Amino acid sequence: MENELELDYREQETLFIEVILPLALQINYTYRVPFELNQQIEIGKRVIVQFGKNRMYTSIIKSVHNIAPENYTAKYIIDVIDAVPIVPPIQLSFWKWISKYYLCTEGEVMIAALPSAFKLASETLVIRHPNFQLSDQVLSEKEQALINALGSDKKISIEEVSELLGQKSIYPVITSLLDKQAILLSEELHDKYKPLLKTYIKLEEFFLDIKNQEELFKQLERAPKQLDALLSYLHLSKLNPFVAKQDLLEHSHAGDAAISALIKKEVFKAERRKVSRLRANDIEQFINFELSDAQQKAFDELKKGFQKQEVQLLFGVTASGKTQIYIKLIEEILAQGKQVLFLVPEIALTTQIVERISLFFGDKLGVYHSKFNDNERVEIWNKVSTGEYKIILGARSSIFLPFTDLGLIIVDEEHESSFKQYDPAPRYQARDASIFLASLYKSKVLLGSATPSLESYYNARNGKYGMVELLERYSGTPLPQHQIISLAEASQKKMMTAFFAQDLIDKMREVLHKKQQIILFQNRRGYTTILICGTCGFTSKCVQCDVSLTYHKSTGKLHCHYCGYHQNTLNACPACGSNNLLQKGFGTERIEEELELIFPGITIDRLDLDSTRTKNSMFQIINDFQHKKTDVLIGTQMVAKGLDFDNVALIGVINADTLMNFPDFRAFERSFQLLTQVSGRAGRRDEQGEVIIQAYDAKHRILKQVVENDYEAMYNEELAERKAFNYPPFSRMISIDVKSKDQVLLHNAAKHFANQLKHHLGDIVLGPEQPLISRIRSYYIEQITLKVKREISINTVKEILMNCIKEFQSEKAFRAIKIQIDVDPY
Ligand SMILES: Nc1ncnc2c1ncn2[C@@H]1O[C@H](COP(=O)(O)OP(=O)(O)OP(=O)(O)O)[C@@H](O)[C@H]1O
Ligand SMILES: [Zn+2]
Repeated sequence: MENELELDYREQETLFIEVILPLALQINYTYRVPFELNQQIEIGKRVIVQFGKNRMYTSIIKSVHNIAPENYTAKYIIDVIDAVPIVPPIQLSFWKWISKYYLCTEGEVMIAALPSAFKLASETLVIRHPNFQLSDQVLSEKEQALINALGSDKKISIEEVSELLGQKSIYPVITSLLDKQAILLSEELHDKYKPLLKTYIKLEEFFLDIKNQEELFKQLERAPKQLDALLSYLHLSKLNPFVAKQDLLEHSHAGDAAISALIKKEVFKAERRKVSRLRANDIEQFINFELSDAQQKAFDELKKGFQKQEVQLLFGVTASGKTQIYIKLIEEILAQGKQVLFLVPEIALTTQIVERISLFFGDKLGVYHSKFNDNERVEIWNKVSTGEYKIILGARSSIFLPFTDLGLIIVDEEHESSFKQYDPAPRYQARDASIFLASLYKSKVLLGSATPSLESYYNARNGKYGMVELLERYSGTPLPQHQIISLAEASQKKMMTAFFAQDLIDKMREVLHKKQQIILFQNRRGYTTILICGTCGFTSKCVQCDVSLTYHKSTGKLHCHYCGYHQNTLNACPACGSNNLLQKGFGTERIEEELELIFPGITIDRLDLDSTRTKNSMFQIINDFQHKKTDVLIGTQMVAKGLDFDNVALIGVINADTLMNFPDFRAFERSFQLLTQVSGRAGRRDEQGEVIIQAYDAKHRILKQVVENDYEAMYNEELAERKAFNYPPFSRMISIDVKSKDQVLLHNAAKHFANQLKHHLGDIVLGPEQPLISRIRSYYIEQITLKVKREISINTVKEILMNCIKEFQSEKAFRAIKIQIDVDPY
């Protein structure tokens, strides 16, 4: 530990503290502590400091010492906010590691790690909480003054508040008012996410008694609608005593008024509850389950493995029941009194897995989601830190929570690319970082997937991780059968209707006839991909990015998928005036439209970024599909992510070529993973499912490997390629984006910088090159890549890189050039 002093500082001792500010600063600053605050100083607490001319920031105490800084006079801190540290020492070490490994500042890590309420600064705006009643709470004099100053709807910055009240140290007051829910930070006002609540009806206890029920029937003889409501309730409540009011209305002729009357008479009780997708008998199955023999064997092997190695890979085919194994493991860790972090891809958080885990563990479980508002995030933070929450289920940023005693980290769907944060810094990979985090807490890591990332499998093969395989589905049903359809052949034989080969249409008809469900996968959203002029070849591009615009029928506009820019669609080519505009490529929206023409009357839903933009719509779409209100679900890769439906008989992949042709060294690995995962949504219960993949390149080896479910073959061929071209895991990559709005300046700067790097690092430096998309949000981009062989010390390379950047940025001509580093950029 850097802190060599005793905790109990003497009152007259001269203390200095090094703090982390929520800014991208290259160094940490040192402040002096006024004597009267000496006793309150502790690493991990927040203090208020002045930085720059007049700005105040909340910062975190990183270390305490007696040495004055050499080249500046330390300012005094203004106040200490916390009574106890909010960031534990282990997390501070973790921040430091992240900043070193991913080449960013500790301030940037702090910004990613802490909820906004912990990062108050002069410019933070506060507002009175709309629900706050003065009579609710006892307020101190200062608090009262602040509330008065805020009035009913004024937004005031913290700086203005402190001017108003004529005192510098306003932060403790703000913090206390936040705790009392008397004020809000104004950014929270656009309330981000609320669980969907629905009204449920339940019979009052008294009428569960048959005698009382008979009496009630008599009473209701003259109120036929109420009687109808009651009878329908009794029928519907066989599965679950809570019946959704909506269902009751749909299944009876009672109407709203009759139900209200029964509530008034205290026959029914109405309750607003979180909507559950599960039926009562499913719930039963989730709570009281036993592991199958194969699962039990995997579970035992994992436990044995953990005695030897900290990291274990659970390689279990789709629908093998990995979730059940996680649950049993979590139980054991909780029994040891330790905490568990359960990492899932962002998108999975709104789906079934949360429901299942929370059913099992109840209020020991906290869910941490970027869509939650700040109040909720603070609440979770505090409950993790007191140990009230034993399990945290969350997306990547939950690795920063203040765990007290972490025993196990589970990374579900460990191959998912959403564990990586691409922008802004810290550009970290939560799966990789969690392995370091586990070493700090001396805890275990379980990586789970049906299609492991090449790196993880490589590490398992080389003995760095342990590995346990689970090769059968829980239901015992074999994995789905695949059929590949050559689009080239089908078009030649004129066996296509719109985007569908005749075989796929026939199969769909058969499945629909049997009242089973279908998922169609197309990895592009929108209507057409691009609009191209058939006369001069013009395509319309985004004004800020080097990207073609996508036509969306729902808005009637052309959209940029990178920056959100949109414009009206074109009737004529702006370059040559021709009306001969052609549509090239196609997205989910277009497929939906064509499918409606082929199968009129069926119910179709779409699961993609566009259809799930509004609150809770994703929940609704998945819910409807699960309850068989939808026949066909069309989606982008969202449909591949861990969803568990029981009636899906057929998966159709509309066009596999776009996946495999993606210009990236991981394209084949990703295609294999995505196609296997999508396929895995079929036939998860009693009946074997079927998968039809349409592709022009129908003989592609990846398709063959998907069909044969041959991960091993994919792995061996990919690994050989990676070795031949020196890609990870045989090398480490660092990618450096050089950016400017001035294209000519950028070009010179990037060349200059690359030469400078080559001078120090030689031929591990590649580029500069134009990336696939060479302009985003008006910034031109050139890319330099470092490919560092495993034998070379990556730390030395990083050090040299940082020195080169310093040197480069000290040159006047290049001041305005932005440099962005991404370590392990995949
Ligand atoms: N031991 C068990 N008892 C009862 N039901 C089980 C058991 N194991 C698995 N199941 C059920 O089998 C289905 C598949 O399990 P689960 O969703 O955990 O698979 P998975 O391995 O996570 O698959 P994927 O990788 O495709 O997401 C689920 O509906 C689950 O409830
Ligand atoms: Zn754009």
